[in-house]
Amino acid sequence: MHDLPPLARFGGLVASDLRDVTSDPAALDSAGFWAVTADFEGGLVCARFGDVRTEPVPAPVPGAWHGPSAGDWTSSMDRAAYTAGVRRIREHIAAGDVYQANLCRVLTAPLPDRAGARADVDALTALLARGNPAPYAGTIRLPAHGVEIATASPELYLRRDGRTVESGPIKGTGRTAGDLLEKDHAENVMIVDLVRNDLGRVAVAGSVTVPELCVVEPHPGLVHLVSTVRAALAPRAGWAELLGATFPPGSVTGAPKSSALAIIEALETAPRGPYCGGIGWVDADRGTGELAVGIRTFWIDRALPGGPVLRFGTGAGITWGSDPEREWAETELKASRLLAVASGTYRETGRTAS
Ligand SMILES: C=C(O[C@@H]1C=C(C(=O)O)C=C[C@H]1O)C(=O)O
Repeated sequence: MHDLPPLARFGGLVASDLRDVTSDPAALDSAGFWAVTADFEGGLVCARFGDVRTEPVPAPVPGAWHGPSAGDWTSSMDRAAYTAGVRRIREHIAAGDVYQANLCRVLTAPLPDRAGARADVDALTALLARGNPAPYAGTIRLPAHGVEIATASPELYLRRDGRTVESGPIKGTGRTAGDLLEKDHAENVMIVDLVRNDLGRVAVAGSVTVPELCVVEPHPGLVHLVSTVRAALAPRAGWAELLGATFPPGSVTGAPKSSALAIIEALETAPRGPYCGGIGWVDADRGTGELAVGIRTFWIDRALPGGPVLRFGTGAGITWGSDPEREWAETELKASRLLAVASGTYRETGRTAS
């Protein structure tokens, strides 16, 4: 609903009282508390809020969120198109163009009549907080700026504390730890190398370290391999340089990044938007900030003549060792529980009702 007040929520923080909105990343090194969303395609919205409080995510209000029906989701690529894309990426790998590329699809469903006009991503965040808790969960609600996002991201893109910067690339997904193959470790290490290189471009020489490599982390309904890359930011570098050196995040592009981006552009049929971008907050007064990789993320698009839609992206890292059907199944696994929460068919029993 367009008259819902601007709001941002990140874990236990809630921000209100919108002051400024800018697309200039240098603002993040000025003053104040900023909510930040960077589209995969490069659009940046930084919103400064005057009031920031610690407040747990409120309990869902029954009836506050009317999601799409479970059967109404359509995918930008169906199974045949997706598996063909995986085969095409393997050809690129054989040709030496790339050694990993992340292939993604965007799911879309109309928001129900009337309820769509009133849809509030913060009400969805309340459901996600119960149905799919995530370390980088958040809401950014700025309808007048075309930003209505609810994320349940498990993945750290950038954390900054003064001059220390960290990234937490995820690569390797299974239902259980027993599903993880050697291939998942290889995938993770490729991306860790890429992130080391990206951070190295704006880091004090020799300061880039990997304190954790391929740690198995449980998340709702699945496990991931997670690594940590840490660096000391060079004295000349701020948020603008950091984003310039590292965006889009390596885990959702591939390696080498420039070749992976060209392949993604050729194969994917829908813009990723906030999905696979960066979503989070920056406290410019304290020199701190935390941006998630915008995966496991819903957003409302009101720009279509047919009425508002809810979108959600899902994808997987493709390497030479990829089996097309397995990669499709991985994208289904990443989406199923979250779609059930958004459609109201997820029950606390851990099962979906349909
Ligand atoms: C693209 C997604 O996930 C990315 C791909 C992963 C993988 O291939 O294992 C894991 C986490 C993300 O970096 C997604 O969740 O949509």
